[in-house]
Amino acid sequence: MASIGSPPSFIVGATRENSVLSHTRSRPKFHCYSSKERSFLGCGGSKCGLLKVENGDKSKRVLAIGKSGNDGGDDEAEDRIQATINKSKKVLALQKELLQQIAERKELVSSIRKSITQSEDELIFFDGTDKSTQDPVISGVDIDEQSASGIASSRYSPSAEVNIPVGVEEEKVLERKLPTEQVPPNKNAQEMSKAIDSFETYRSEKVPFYQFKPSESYSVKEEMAEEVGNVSFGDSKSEGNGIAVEENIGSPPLAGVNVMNIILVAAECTPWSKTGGLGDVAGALPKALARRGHRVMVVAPYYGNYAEPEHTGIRRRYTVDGQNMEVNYFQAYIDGVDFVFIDSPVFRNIEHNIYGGKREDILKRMVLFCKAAVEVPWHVPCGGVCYGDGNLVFIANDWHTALLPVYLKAYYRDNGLMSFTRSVLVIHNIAHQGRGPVDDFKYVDLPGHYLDHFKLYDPLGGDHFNIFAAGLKTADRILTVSNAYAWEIKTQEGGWGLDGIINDNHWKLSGIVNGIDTTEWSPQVDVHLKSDGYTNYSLETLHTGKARCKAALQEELGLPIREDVPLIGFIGRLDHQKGVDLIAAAMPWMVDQDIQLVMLGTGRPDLEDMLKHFEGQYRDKVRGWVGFSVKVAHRITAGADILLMPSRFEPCGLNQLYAMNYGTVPVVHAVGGLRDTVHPFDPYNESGLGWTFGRAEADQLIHAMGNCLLTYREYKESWKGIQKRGMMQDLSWDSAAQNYEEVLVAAKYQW
Ligand SMILES: Nc1ncnc2c1ncn2[C@@H]1O[C@H](COP(=O)(O)OP(=O)(O)O[C@H]2O[C@H](CO)[C@@H](O)[C@H](O)[C@H]2O)[C@@H](O)[C@H]1O
Repeated sequence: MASIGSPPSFIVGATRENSVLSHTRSRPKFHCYSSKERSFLGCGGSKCGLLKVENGDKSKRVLAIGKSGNDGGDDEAEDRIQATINKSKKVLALQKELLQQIAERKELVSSIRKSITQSEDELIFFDGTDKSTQDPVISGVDIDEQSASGIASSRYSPSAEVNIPVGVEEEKVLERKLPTEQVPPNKNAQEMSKAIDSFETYRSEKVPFYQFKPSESYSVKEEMAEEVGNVSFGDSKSEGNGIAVEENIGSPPLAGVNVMNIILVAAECTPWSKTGGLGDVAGALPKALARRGHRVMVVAPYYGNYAEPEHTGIRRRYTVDGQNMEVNYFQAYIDGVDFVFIDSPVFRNIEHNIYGGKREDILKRMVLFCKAAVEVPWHVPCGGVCYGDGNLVFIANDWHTALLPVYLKAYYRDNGLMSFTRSVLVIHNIAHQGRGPVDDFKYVDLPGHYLDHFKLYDPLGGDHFNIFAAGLKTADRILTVSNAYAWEIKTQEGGWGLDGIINDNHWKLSGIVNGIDTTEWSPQVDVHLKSDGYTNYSLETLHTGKARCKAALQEELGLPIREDVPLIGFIGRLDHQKGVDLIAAAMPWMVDQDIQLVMLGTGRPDLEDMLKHFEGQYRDKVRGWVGFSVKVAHRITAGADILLMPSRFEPCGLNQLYAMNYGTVPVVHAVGGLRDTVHPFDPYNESGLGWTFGRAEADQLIHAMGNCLLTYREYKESWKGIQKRGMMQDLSWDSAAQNYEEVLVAAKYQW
């Protein structure tokens, strides 16, 4: 529309720099608003006097009420002016409200920051050590070179260098209760503040400490946009549509006031070490917890020469079975998480045999690992600042780290130390317990009365030594990886001898289904699908993408390349738990069908031989890949149509979750986490995610497989529906992390 020649006699406008009611500063050019803009602003005809004023190349919007082209006379003009003034007032009110919200949010963020910094501060000042000479955070000095003595009251010294006299903790507690001003000035205050500054820089350089949550942050602005149209606010940097985006304002952490320091301790952690699902959980759950705003660390053994972690300069010595052993600490900060690795010759080069060796040697490794891990929050600075022992929760995993809750109690909390630290023990598999003769107690270096925690009567072997038992008793909370498994371990059948202890401690037990790391295990981004004929795919490209992956897998395995043949996969440890023998029992029926079967696994030598044997016997249909290959596991998950999991028991199971995320349909024994996550297909309602069978028996497996194959062949639309429902689930760690947080909070407030 042509611009109107004469300038308006009166301008009411909102500019970014000045107030809503203003005059433009320089001579503007004018445009009429388009009809869309006019209707948005609440005026109708083409002759209304609303003008858009352009000033240079920066478009500034004003509401110009002019006489030009006005046929309606003065009254109408008055009305318009009044309406515009009213609208402007509304804009002002909204703007004020928004600014107030921004100020409140800023205040909240800074108060949380302050409280965290303060608690870090307290932890470091009050942890009982003389930081001027000892704190590696400040001095960066090798602790080995510093004076040390054991815990005064106990001969059970976790490390050779701990120097925390009993009684200091009590002082700490008192001091913590003082208002900040009354805290006695510390001679290290300046250095401390430097350390905290460097910590802040470290955080902000890598990942914003408080994650931005668009949905919350935008909602107010979107509301405003609807209300007022093209008006800019405050000191926004945004020009675009005129709606300000306050760049400096992040949302408060998702965890809100529950933000805490969390240290997950595990014997394996992907991508550095993995023998099974525990490694996956240790690699992914901490990142999800960090996304919620917690400060999170993972502690794992240093099995090899890893690329990312760097030596922290910290060394310590621990006594294990009378032997003085030195450990070195390595650290890397990745995706918001501090990964700390404990290096010792006993861990070196055993990543393929983490749980291997003589019973006593495995036990001693775990003793060393737990002794060193429980002290990490004091000794290992991450971003310049140690985690400290206040507002801290450890997450220990399985029997390998079940000594950690015991050490936390026996060495520290029983002595009035680490009073604000809690531990949660996660059961990934209760069948492995760290059993041995009662005499093994001598290796764990604990006061005599602790023996009772370890001693368990077994109908087969009588009294024995059981590490898991002691961990379950001493942890503040017990978690397991699905609800069904939480129930099963209370039974004689599922508790593997620990059901009595679990029942005694049922009040502290809960179940949370694992999530999956969607940056690793999604067909859209999977790095193992980028070559050799494989391809990434999504829900939209499922049909073509999965077909390509299937063909690539058939080619890689040397199977006939056929799109119509159902390709069945199995991935897992070859042992009693995973029900491989059920597949063996069903094999004659299977090979009678027009199917292809690929099995990937390592484990019991007899079952490995069995895999090879089947491959040799049915070369046109069966492949038995004996070995541990993450790449092949991903490719089977993508290329197979069906994933078979006949596990006798399965605490959670990750492969069925991965499978569903890739549009691969699971057929599972309805037990533990498999029962929680694979809802059976219901053809009448077209609902469900796969097939389940009730008992771990070959004929039940055959029955379920039969129905599955029938649907695959005859009911293509139902099949696609199952695939889609599987892929559309939110299987990420985010909601599981929220549930973990609730358990951690419960532990924190338990006395
Ligand atoms: N040969 C091979 N090559 C490559 N990759 C292989 C492999 N064999 C197994 N894997 C991988 O290892 C992981 C195994 O996951 P599972 O959940 O089956 O674990 P697992 O029984 O070890 O763990 C326990 O802990 C987890 C985590 O809590 C629980 O889900 C589970 O029920 C419980 O038994 C998967 O990522 C799988 O792909």
